[in-house]
Amino acid sequence: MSINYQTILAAMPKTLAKSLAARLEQPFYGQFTAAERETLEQQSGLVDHDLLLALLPLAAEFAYTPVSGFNVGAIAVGESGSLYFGANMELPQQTLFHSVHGEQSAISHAWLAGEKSISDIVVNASPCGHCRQFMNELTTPKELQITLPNEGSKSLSHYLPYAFGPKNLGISYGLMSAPALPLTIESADELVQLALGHAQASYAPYSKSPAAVVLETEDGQHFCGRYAENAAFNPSLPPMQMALNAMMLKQVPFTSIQRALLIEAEAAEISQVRASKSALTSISNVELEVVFGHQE
Ligand SMILES: O=c1ccn([C@H]2C[C@H](O)[C@@H](CO)O2)c(=O)[nH]1
Ligand SMILES: [Zn+2]
Repeated sequence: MSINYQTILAAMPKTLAKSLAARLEQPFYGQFTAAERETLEQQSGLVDHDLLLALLPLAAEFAYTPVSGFNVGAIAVGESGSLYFGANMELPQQTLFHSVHGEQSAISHAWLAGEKSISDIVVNASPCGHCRQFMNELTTPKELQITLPNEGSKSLSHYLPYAFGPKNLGISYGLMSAPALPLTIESADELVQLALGHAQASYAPYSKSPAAVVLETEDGQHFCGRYAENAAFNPSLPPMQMALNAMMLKQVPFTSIQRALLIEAEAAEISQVRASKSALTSISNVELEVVFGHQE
C-alpha cells in the first residue's frame, strides 16, 4: 500500500502536476479542503469538474483490488466544499460481497469527516446499479450530480429513474442527515467510547440496529466505520468494511491492526458480528472484540 505519485503526476496536465507535487510534499490522505481546491484551480487553470476529472487517476491509486485489479477512483464534494477521495476495496480470498465500491468509499469518507450532504460525485467508470442504489439513500437524487469522464454532469435521477428508496419504506430522512440513534454503554475504555459515538451516528432506519467498528493500529491510530443501511438492504455498507476502507485511504497496512472492536445494540433486530469477523479474518489475525450497548 504505497502510492507512486511520480507515475501519476507524469500523466497529468503539466500545470496540475506542478501544483499537486507541491501539495504532495505534505502528508496526503485523499482529502482537499475548499481552500486547497481553489489553489489547485488557480495554479492548474482547471476549474470545477475539469479539475475533479483530472484528479481521478490519483484517487484510483488508493484502491486495493487483489481480485479484479480494476481500480475505481471517485471524488465526493461535501457541502463544505472539501473534496473526498474514494476508491474500491476487495478483500483477498473472500466472497465478493465484502467489497466496497469507489463511490461508497468517497461517500463514507465525507460522512466520517462530518459532512452532512454531498453535491457531486465524480467517478472514472459508470456507477454500477449497486452504487446508484447506495447513492439514492442520500435522498437528494435530483440535486446530486454525477460526473463521468465523457458524459458531463447528470443528476442521480437520470442514472436511476423509477427509483426505490427510503420513502418507499416510510423513512423521510436519509444517509448523512439522519437523527442520532439512542445507544448507551457504561465503559471507561476509550476505544469503546469512540466506537459508541460512531454507532450513535450510524444509519439504520430499517433494522433499527446501530453498529460501528473501530480499528486500532500498533502506533495508536484509530479507524472508524459506521453501519450505513440501504432501503434495498443488499447495498448496505457494513461498519467493518467502512473502517477497513478508511485504513486503505490512509495507506495504513491492515497487518498493523492490534485491536478491533465492534459495538452494536443488545437484542437488536440484526447483528454485524459474524459478517465483521469473516471480513476481519481475511486480513488480520486479531480477534474481534464485541461490546453490546443498550437501546432506550
Ligand atoms: O460502480 C462501480 C463498479 C465497480 N466497482 C468496483 C467493484 C469491484 O471492486 C470492481 C469490479 O467490479 O470495481 C466500483 O467501485 N464502482
Ligand atoms: Zn458500484
